[in-house]
Amino acid sequence: MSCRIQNSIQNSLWFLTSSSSSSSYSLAKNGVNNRIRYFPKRLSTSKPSLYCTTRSTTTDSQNNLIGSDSFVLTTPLYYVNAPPHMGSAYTTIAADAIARFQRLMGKKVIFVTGTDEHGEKIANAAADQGSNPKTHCDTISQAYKALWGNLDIAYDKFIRTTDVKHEKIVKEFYSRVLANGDIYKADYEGLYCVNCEEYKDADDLLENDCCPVHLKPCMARKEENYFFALSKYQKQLEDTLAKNPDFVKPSSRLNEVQGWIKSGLKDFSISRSSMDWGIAVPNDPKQTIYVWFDALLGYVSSLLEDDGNPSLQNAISAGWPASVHLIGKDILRFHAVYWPAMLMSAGFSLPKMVFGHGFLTKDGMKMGKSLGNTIEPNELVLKFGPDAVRYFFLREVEFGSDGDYSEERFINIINAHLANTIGNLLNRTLGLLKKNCESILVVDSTVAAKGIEFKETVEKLVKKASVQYEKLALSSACDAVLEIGNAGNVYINERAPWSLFKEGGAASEAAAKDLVIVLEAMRIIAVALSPVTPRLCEKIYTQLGYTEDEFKALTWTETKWGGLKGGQVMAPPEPVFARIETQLPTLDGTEAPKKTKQKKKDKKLQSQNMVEA
Ligand SMILES: Nc1ncnc2c1ncn2[C@@H]1O[C@H](COP(=O)(O)OP(=O)(O)OP(=O)(O)O)[C@@H](O)[C@H]1O
Repeated sequence: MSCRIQNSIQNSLWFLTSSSSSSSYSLAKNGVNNRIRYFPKRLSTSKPSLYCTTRSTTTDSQNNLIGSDSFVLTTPLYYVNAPPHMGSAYTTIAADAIARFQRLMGKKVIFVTGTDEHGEKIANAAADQGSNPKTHCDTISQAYKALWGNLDIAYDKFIRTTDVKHEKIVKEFYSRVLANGDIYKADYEGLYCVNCEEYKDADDLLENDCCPVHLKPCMARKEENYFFALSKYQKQLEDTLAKNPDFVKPSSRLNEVQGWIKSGLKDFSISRSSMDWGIAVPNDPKQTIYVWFDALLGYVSSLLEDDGNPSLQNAISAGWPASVHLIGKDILRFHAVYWPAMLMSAGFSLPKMVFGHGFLTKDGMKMGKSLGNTIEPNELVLKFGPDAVRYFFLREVEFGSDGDYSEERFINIINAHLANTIGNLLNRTLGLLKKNCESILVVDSTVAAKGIEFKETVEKLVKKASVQYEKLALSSACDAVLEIGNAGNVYINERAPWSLFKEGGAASEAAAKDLVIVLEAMRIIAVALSPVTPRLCEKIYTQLGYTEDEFKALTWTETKWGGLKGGQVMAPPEPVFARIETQLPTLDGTEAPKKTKQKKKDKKLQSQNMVEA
């Protein structure tokens, strides 16, 4: 298994020059071998007076410090135990599409991503690589940034939990929770999964105390730790979820969270005495802060300006609370139970929504770094381009459910939707316009579409797309936009402008209007699909005679019918999306073209284009 991870690291870092030096940190060994059930035993309590300066947090008294035109969206801060894989990319692509949509809606978006760099799992990963944790974190964190570049991820903030400003925020937050009387010292005994960085309930484990996610045995541990009084917030959490069911989405995940809370919340350990790769507990340097208590605060520290004073109040004022935490369902408990309770204790507002999406799976198992059963996203981008990767995963995996990857399906979907339905429609329409109208629109698109039903269809579909984007139903949003392309193909095939042009006179004038109508629909597709496939949409837009700057300045209002004007000159037609040609190796080792159903469909399209020409 470790060999597989090692390979995966090497594969994923082929584009980086990694520098590693030998380890200079220590990891205290734990000699507890017996199977022991979890129980925190209170040794001492500290109850200093509450000094919170903000209002206490309930759903009714949300201390919203930012205006309604703001939208703060976060991905998980990814563990740097290994380079990113398609699962990490999935959440980030989804977040990027949502952020781009909200920007189009005129929101002031802060899109936060980053890396979680402390804890035993990272220290172990660095040691396995013969590296020290800092060097290891620098290398892997850079691999995340490089992948986000390759996937056209336009984040606003990238936080690393080893950043100095983050450490300051964590310590201040810890002191605030301590001052509220919610931290105490106690003995801890339990079974620990290093890969989850979590003590596990023995009842939740597989045979031989194996973690059900990582399939590795948990280790028995006994430590004196600091605890967070989670149980104190049971009622407040129950009330918050009851009053605000949108706090956890989709609703199946809300049920799960309500079930956990109902079964009784136990205080949890928020420090480690056996691990020095972490942030020291204020006033007790022998202990480091538990990696989850530390990492969740990255959502707050990321909001700080680079040159400002790194105080909690400054971070909160810069954008808290988050509008949406986008996460995989594996880390739901941390985000929907621990994190809100921590915020309640510190007196800060809760995020408005935690959305827990499903897993990309391989052979039914969650694809993950620890299991090493991952797909390499850089390779997919290299082979198929960022738009294809973004579109496939957002369109194919219903947001919230699990989904499997198959290359054949990938190629079929991308060729059918992006190359044929959208790319080919644009290309053939511009070809006809060039041949018959010297690439100039004869009339405004509003005039051309008077009394035409197709215009209403487009308007309905674009409205549907915006509703689906708002609901984070990204697959349905893609479908709505694709439907515009399908309707456009039906319209042009029924109208057959290539024949009308041959008739001349009024028929020819009608044909020229038909082209304006279809191109206006293409313009609307370019705006509406731009959150998902930004490069393709920019190409479409520039083919329609606009500049790159005009594309960058677009807002969702430009999905309104009527953008294209008479006299506007279109660029010469050029394919905006190349079909993926698949090659299968033959027995003699040469490559042979693969025949798919899609290929036959494409042949049909080609002959259609010949008729039009
Ligand atoms: N298979 C997956 N499908 C969808 N999202 C995933 C998948 N794997 C990771 N993610 C995303 O990454 C987050 C977890 O980040 P983490 O860095 O722990 O990755 P991981 O690969 O799951 O690590 P590990 O295998 O070591 O547990 C998830 O909550 C989710 O946002």
